[in-house]
Amino acid sequence: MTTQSVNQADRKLWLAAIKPPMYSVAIMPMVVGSAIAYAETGQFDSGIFALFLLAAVLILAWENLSNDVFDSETGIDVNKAHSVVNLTRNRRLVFALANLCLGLGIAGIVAIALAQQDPTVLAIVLLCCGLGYMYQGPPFRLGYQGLGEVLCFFSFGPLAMGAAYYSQTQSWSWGSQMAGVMVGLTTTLVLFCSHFHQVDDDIAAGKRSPIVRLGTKRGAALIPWTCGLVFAIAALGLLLGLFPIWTALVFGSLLSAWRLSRHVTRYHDQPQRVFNAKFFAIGFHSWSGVLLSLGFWLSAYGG
Ligand SMILES: C/C(=C\COP(=O)(O)OP(=O)(O)O)CCC[C@H](C)CCC[C@H](C)CCCC(C)C
Ligand SMILES: O=C(O)C1=CC(=O)c2ccccc2C1=O
Repeated sequence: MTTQSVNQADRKLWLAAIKPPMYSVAIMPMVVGSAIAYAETGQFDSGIFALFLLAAVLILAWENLSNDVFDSETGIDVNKAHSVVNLTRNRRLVFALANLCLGLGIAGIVAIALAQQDPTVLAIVLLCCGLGYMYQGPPFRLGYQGLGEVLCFFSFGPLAMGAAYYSQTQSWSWGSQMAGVMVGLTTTLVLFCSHFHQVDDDIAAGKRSPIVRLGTKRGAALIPWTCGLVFAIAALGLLLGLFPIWTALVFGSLLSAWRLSRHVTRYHDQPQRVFNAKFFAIGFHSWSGVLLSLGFWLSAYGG
């Protein structure tokens, strides 16, 4: 191998370890929640929005770095070349970096709480961090029991969306909670799809992921139904008048839902082909989130 191709391989591994596309799961509740706040109340504070966005990204960086640290203790990541711990061979450094990200992220949320003289957003974000810790940290490691999807749904769905909406309005709304259920489901699909290619390593490490429990075929069959549920909630929101008509734009993400369902249905039992299923799920998550936000923003201008 030439030095150039070694550098390229290293770059690829580092990109896979840092997982830039994954950060859309932290950004989306902020974008959708703030768009709904603006559409429903006309309020939008760009400073709070930017600070919350940065804090959410830092908190997700903590979650991912500490995931590599905790997984290095159970042995589940022995074959994962793109684990940051395996790449650096320095678990303490990665753990310190993770905690620095968490500290900075929480500091951002404390700044929001102080500016608003209201601890509500801080309390919700701390709860999300607690759920994030329980997913992977000792003694809980609830992800190993197949409970990660439940934690993921609440953290990135109703809780994160509630916090984002509240940070802009200091109030709650049914519309934002309904959208929170949609974003929670699409984010949970990302986590669910990340397990298909890891069944052997998960079984060896004693991790009973939903795919280990259900099998890849039954797991794959759930995906179109979950996508369908997301669109059914959108239709209900429109029917109930909680979502303005422009939010029908979200049906433009049907194509990405279809591509995700087709990919996993075809390749569920072929690890070397299904390994990228979570990026198909990120596609659906991003398209549905962006189109839903656009619908809310447009409704604020177009009525
Ligand atoms: C780290 C996560 C998944 C990776 O899991 P796994 O170990 O299977 O992956 P590898 O194969 O790559 O090792 C995500 C876990 C999500 C968790 C259940 C909930 C996290 C909550 C966040 C910390 C909260 C963010 C709040 C913010 C948006 C306000
Ligand atoms: O690395 C992963 O597989 C994931 C990382 C991550 O931060 C995340 C967040 C929310 C849902 C799923 C996932 C992952 O799958």
